[in-house]
Amino acid sequence: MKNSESEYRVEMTGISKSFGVVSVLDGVDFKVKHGEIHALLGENGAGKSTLVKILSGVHQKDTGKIVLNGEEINPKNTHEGQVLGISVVYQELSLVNDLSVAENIYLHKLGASKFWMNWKEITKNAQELIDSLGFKIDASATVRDLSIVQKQVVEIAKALSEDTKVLVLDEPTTVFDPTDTQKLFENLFKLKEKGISIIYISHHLEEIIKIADSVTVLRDGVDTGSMAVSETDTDGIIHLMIGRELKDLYPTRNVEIGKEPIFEVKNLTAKDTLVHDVSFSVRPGEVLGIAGLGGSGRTETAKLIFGADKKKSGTILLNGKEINTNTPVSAVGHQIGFVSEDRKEEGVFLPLSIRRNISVTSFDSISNKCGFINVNNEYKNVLGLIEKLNVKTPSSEIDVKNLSGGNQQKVALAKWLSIDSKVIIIDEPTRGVDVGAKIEIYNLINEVAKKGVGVVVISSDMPEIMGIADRILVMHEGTFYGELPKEKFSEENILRYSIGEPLK
Ligand SMILES: Nc1ncnc2c1ncn2[C@@H]1O[C@H](COP(=O)(O)OP(=O)(O)OP(=O)(O)O)[C@@H](O)[C@H]1O
Repeated sequence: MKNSESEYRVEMTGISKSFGVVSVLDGVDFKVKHGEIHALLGENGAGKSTLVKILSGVHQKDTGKIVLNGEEINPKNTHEGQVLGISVVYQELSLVNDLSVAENIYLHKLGASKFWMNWKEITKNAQELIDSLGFKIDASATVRDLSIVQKQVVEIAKALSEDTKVLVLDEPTTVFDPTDTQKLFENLFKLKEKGISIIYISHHLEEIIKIADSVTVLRDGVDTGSMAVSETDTDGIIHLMIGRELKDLYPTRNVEIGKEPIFEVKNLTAKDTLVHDVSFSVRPGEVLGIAGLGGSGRTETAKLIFGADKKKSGTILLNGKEINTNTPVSAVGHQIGFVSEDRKEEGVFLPLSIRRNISVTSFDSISNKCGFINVNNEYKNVLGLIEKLNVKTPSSEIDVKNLSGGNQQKVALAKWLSIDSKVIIIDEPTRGVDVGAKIEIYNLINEVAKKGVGVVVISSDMPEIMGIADRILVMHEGTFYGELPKEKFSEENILRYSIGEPLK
């Protein structure tokens, strides 16, 4: 029955879903109005992505009813969802690396066309779409050559290339710096004005307060109700999400920092990227923050140190001695760890179990003298980390691909934090991680530092980097522009250095 008078664009009622014996959603009600930004919140594994996957046709509900524009729908696959006007930008990017930006944006149309594609036209349309979003990306570039931020923009453009009525954004800003985030928000406000309903999943609660009209919180697969954002605040939302108050998001650090550097980088210059003349040192027990805008070269610097990108010149010293880290294998051999921001491509082995993922980097500590894995040690290590980081899973044998995004991130971190490193570089440590688990990760970083490890944290989240670092280096155009000691930490100072301006 059609009811076009309904104030709701989307009405999901009594939605339940299980995967095997695991119940993920249990009678969830979720309603989104026309032209509103509706935040869908909850801890990692609460069922947010599953709910939107049911709306968009990736998964089918076990029970319940979905109504779109007053009409009942049951999309059986994403194509049906798209035809109905439901577009989703997932947390895990789903672009085809070897195709161009334009090809990726219009990929879904290829199968539908009976005619030759006019690539010139398609590239032109794709370019116009990207330009209208206010980002600088060449539509004919190959996706493999884009930064993760640019890939995310292409995902958004792809979602908007359809006649979208409901746009779902699953953690869209985790890789964005404040300027890009602001640009995205402006785009969302424009879409909202056009009457498009936006479902916005995020763990950045300040963002929600800023942009959302309404909020629905899921806890363990059950909705705890919806409300207007004007009726609540971050504390209220946290309480609904985790059922308790949170005192300090950033735990106090009681770590003694060594005097001599454990790790030094001198005049490091990349062969193929913009990184040049990068010099810094980190001392045992120190948490060194690296900030900067997207595209400033933070991730490229980490990859260069780790041997994943090629070096042109410069030296790297561990405990005062020059070392060779020309490949990731040699970096790991020197006990240098690297947790990538790109979880799906470089962070975890999706088809392997949680146990295998964590154990892969810790063979030494779980093997006996002959090199055989001591299964007891392995389980002890893995189960300990699952508990510590509160990874939501029925067992350590579950494949990582079946975990929620935030829980995959916890496994990526656990993999590296469980081994004996001398230096560990963590790129966006809490990307996609819920507020409760963030504290666990910060505690774990402190624990690692306490062992005398030099920790380098790259983060776009300014409150986070100021909350956990002892010192912050700010990158601008491929090199360090300035250093901030703790007493000079402020968002303004980080931003000034990020754009190549001196402090006031
Ligand atoms: N295909 C699947 N098979 C088995 N279990 C799954 C599958 N997809 C999701 N799950 C489980 O369903 C639960 C909810 O996952 P979902 O991705 O919906 O959580 P989420 O709220 O989006 O979390 P996050 O904030 O971490 O992204 C998780 O425990 C996850 O392991």
